[in-house]
Amino acid sequence: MRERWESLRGWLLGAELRRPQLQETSFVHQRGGTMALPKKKLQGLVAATLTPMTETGEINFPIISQYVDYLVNEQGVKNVFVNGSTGEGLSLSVAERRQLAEEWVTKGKDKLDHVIIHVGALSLKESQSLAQHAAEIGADGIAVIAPFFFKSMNKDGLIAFLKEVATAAPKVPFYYYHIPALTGIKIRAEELLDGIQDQIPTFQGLKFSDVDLLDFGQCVDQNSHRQFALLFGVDEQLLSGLAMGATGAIGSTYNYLGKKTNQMLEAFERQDLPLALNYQFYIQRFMNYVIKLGLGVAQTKAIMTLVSGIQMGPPRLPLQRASEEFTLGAEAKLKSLESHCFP
Ligand SMILES: CC(=O)N[C@H](C=O)[C@@H](O)[C@H](O)[C@H](O)CO
Ligand SMILES: CC(=O)C(=O)O
Repeated sequence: MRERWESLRGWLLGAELRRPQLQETSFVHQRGGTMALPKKKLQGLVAATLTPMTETGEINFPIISQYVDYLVNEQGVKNVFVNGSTGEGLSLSVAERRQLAEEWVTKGKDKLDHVIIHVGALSLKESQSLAQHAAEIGADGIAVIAPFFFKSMNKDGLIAFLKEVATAAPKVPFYYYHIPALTGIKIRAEELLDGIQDQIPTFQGLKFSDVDLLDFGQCVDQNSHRQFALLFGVDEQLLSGLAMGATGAIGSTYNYLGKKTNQMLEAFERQDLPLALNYQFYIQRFMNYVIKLGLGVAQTKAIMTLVSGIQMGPPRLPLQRASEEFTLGAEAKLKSLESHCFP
């Protein structure tokens, strides 16, 4: 008994624990030569783009070019995630989704590093046709959300669905978009990832939008050789995601807090944790304020319009535009944070 405890204690004290190689992200993973190499690593921040709309509710396509320049030049964000939740992807028609994907790929050419297109839909056929289209226009990746109507789906069903979509774009890196609070699908990411590349050879990563750091940590731990992009998706808690080994982040706030968040990433990379935490707290002060007022896509559009000066317009029904009270409150909060000018 005593001996067992001694050896257990030896293990717990961790003499044998290896240091995970946090910075050595490698996306180069080929199996059977079926996979085209991603042209470059996906790392750092990815903005989940908003879909600008006119007052009459049509997509405002001419804005995209200005939007690309703003992200790159003002926010230092060179990756985008198009047609996701923030982009109201599930509220757009398939034709609109295609046209918008094309616009981002075209306008982002030579400016953006990665244009990832979310192609998830409830209909497998629609999802496949969007995946195929993303491949044709030269998107850098596709992402898929769980088809959330049948909430009792099991893991095998979900993986089979994802696999069929991935097969429609056999040379395009594939990302699973885990967002249980919106989909209601609680299948743990860690379980889904286990052996997934045997099923989906193009699998390249996960967008993890959940606060369950045990699940996220186990995704990282399972992939300690780091061939996958493990992208954290709860912006106001990103620092904890980084501590747990996130290789990057996708989120709505990187549209307008990209620069601040990049400063946090740099501090973290220099191992200046107190400074990184200060940046996180700065971001949290704003997020906490707007979350309490009620933060959704409509409100994110209002904030982005405010900060960037680019008109994002109203959301599409069933969402309703942000109230004036929200917008004024957000503006006042931003101003007060700026004038206290930390950091
Ligand atoms: C529910 C939702 O939209 N989550 C986004 C990403 O997945 C985040 O970027 C949040 O918008 C952000 O963290 C603010 O809460
Ligand atoms: C955050 C994100 O990835 C989305 O809104 O789709």
